[in-house]
Amino acid sequence: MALGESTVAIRPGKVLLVGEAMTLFTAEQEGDLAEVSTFGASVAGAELNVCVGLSRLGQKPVYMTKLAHDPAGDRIRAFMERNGIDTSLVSYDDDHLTGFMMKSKVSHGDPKTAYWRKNSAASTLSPADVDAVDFSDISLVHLTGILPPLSETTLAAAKELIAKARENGAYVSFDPNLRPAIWPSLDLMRKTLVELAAQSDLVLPGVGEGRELFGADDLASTAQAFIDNGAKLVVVKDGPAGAYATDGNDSTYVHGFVVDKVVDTVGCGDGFAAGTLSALLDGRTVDEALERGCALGAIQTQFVSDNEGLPTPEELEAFKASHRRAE
Ligand SMILES: O=C(O)C(=O)C[C@H](O)[C@H](O)CO
Repeated sequence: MALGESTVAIRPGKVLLVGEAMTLFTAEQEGDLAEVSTFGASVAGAELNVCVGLSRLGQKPVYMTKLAHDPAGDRIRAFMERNGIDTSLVSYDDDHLTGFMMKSKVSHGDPKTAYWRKNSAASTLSPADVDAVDFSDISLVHLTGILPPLSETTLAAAKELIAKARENGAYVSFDPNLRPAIWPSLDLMRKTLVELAAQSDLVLPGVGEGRELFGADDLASTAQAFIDNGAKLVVVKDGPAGAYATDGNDSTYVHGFVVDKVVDTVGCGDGFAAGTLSALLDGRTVDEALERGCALGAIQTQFVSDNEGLPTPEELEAFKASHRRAE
């Protein structure tokens, strides 16, 4: 069967994501973050963004993180509850603070971000937290490249998470999500992410990540590099144009959706991951998964927040019906 028409076998069960959530202050005027005078507050975090997308489309993802009992942590907790995300693996460490970040407002290009997350409560996540999880009813674990560089213990926790997921037969999906600014060195970033990608069933890179990690320079060579490294299925994001997937034998390309104006690009990759994973979990074909990924990525460009615009099934259908496809 052609790859685009095939489905991916994921056993029934819970979807687990682990990461750091932060309160996000988004500038309401363009310009230097040090000079802007008003900010809107929301909640960010790559894995949490994916949880929101999955939840809006009918899953009840479990999100493991650590917070502190402070206003940033309270905001995140309330946000999770409001968004139907399972909070049973949220724990507290009041010797640390909950992280936060700022994001600039731009009329074109990617916004600038600044982080206050060093020594945050989430950076104390450790392998012991992962070991406390019962993996027997977990169907899918989704990890990004943001958890490992937060601290030495989160690096070990990320490795433990993949090891435990594999040992227990859960499907592992991985988004490299490069954050060079928070890694101790680029060499460690490359080595770690290549190692984590090697143990993942599905990897969701962009071409830039293929270049950084393997020196690849286009969709096919990026995908092939991740396949040669050990992944079973690779989906490479091609920006607004669409997405390419291969299992090493066969490949498929799905065109994206055209939007009139991009408001904010942050969170698009997480939207893409949420759309792709939710379709695979629903038993949809690889082509349908890529299409849903592209739709959520495009929808996410229409919102300032990193996750507020993620659609319900009805909103997704309305978006698809009213937007033409890239060619
Ligand atoms: O930038 C980060 O580290 C975040 O996790 C915050 C954002 O929500 C994330 O970048 C979006 O992918």
